[in-house]
Parts: sequence; C-alpha cells; structure tokens
Amino acid sequence: TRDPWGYGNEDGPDAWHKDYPIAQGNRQSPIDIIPEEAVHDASLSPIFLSYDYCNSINIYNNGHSVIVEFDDTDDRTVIRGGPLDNAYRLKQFHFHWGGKGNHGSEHTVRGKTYASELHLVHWNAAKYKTFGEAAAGPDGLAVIAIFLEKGDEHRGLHKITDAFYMVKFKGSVADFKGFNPKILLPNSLVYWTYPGSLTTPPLHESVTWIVLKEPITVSEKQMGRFRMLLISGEEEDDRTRMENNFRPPQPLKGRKVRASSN
Ligand SMILES: CCCCNCC(=O)NCCc1ccc(S(N)(=O)=O)cc1
Ligand SMILES: [Zn+2]
Repeated sequence: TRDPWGYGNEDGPDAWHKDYPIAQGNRQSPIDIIPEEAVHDASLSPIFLSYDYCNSINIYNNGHSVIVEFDDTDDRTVIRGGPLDNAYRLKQFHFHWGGKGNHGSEHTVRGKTYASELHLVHWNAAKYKTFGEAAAGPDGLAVIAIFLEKGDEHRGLHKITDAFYMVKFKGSVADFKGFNPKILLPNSLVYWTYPGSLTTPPLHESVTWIVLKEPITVSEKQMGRFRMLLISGEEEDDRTRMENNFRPPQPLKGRKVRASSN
C-alpha cells in the first residue's frame, strides 16, 4: 500500500492539508530565503559538526526519497552551536530533487532553485527519548540543508549514487556502512537559520533549520542516477520514477531568518 500522500497531482503538497492541517500552520517549511532581509546576528556562534566517529548503517527507499540511516544510540555523531542549545544527534540524511533542469530544491534563495537539496536530520537526544518523540517536539529536530548545484561531478557523491541500484524500488533497503557525510559539506559553513517544520507529512513544526549558503556541485550524470529510483514497489506493475519530490516554499508568517557571519 502506498502512503496516502505523495508529490503527484492528486496527493501532492497542495492536498496535504486535508490529512495534515498543520500544513497551513505558522512555521511551515521550506521557505524562500531573501538574504537582504535576513537579520545578521553576531551572537550566532559557528556550527560544529562532530562527524569523526560517524558510521552509516543502511540505505533505503521509502517511496518518497532515498535515505541513509545512522547509529544514533550515543552522541558519537552530533552537531552543536549556532542556534542550538545542546547537541543534536545525526539520525539520517536524504535528498529532494527535480526532473531535468535546475529545479528540485525545497528552500529557494531570492526565488533561485537548485537541482537538489540534501537534508542532514538530527534530533535533540538531550531532551527527548526517541527520534519519533523529538520529531513532534518544538525543539526536537535540527536539519542542515545543503544545496546541490548542477556543475562538475562531486567525487563524494559517487558512493551514494553507486548504491542506488540496490534500492531502486519502494521499500527496498541495503547495507550501507562506513559512509561519512562530512565529504558532502561545502567549504564554508556560513548559514541562515529559522524555525520551521518537516517538509513532508506529518509536517510537524519541530525543526530548527540551518541552511548553508554555499552549494556543492554535482553533475547532470549524477543527478540522472537519482531519477532511476522508483516510487513503485517491486511487486507493482507501474514503474513511476522518483523525481520532483520537493515541497514549494511556504508563507514566512512573520518569522525572522537570521544569518551567521562564519
Ligand atoms: C513510523 C512512525 C514514525 C513516527 N514519525 C516519525 C517522523 O515524524 N518522521 C519524520 C521523518 C522526516 C520527514 C521530513 C524531514 S525533512 N524533509 O523536513 O528533512 C525529516 C524527517
Ligand atoms: Zn528533507
């Protein structure tokens, strides 16, 4: 059975509010970021990523995205600093992407879209007992968003795109050990931050967003690998490609976007 929601005409972002009324809430994500309107906050410390003992466990296709999961049973892989009051543990990362061309990101910058957007999802294990609980709490999650811009090939991305053949179908999972997402970071950790939500159902307003200003570049060939993933299960007749799995920008509703200095 397929989740009642998706990215098609009938079950896409404009219909989500019927099952998830929070879709029309006051701190929904993504948003369009206007750099000139971001408040420069000198009190915002740099983001610290402690990813040295990071180890991935598996890669799976949930029919909405491709997800790499991590062992989050201790504080071995955390982010701290910036807008965060304590350490947040890395749980998973996943992507959103388009069809052809340069659309596919969720956040936009003065209306500019990117080919894809990577989300590194962390949860507040100091305050919540489980990820599921944190995902529903106002300060439960911290997601680092990284834009993927079309350009030269990204050498770190190959390990992930080479594994996609193992998770072509919805519901498929495969071992994926020893991948450290540190290699997916751009040179600069300069960021924008604002209070928002999950960008997919259940759309909980539980995310402190940390959007890096500097994109990483990926090649058209690498983006093509994402589009070989399917939203259909192996047993289904249809072979529907996984693409355009992004939610468009949502109303800011008076929220402040803050900019870091470094
Ligand atoms: C099986 C019961 C699970 C309980 N519910 C778990 C749950 O709420 N999961 C939310 C998963 C999720 C969705 C969207 C993002 S995004 N795109 O905003 O980074 C990040 C993480
Ligand atoms: Zn996401």
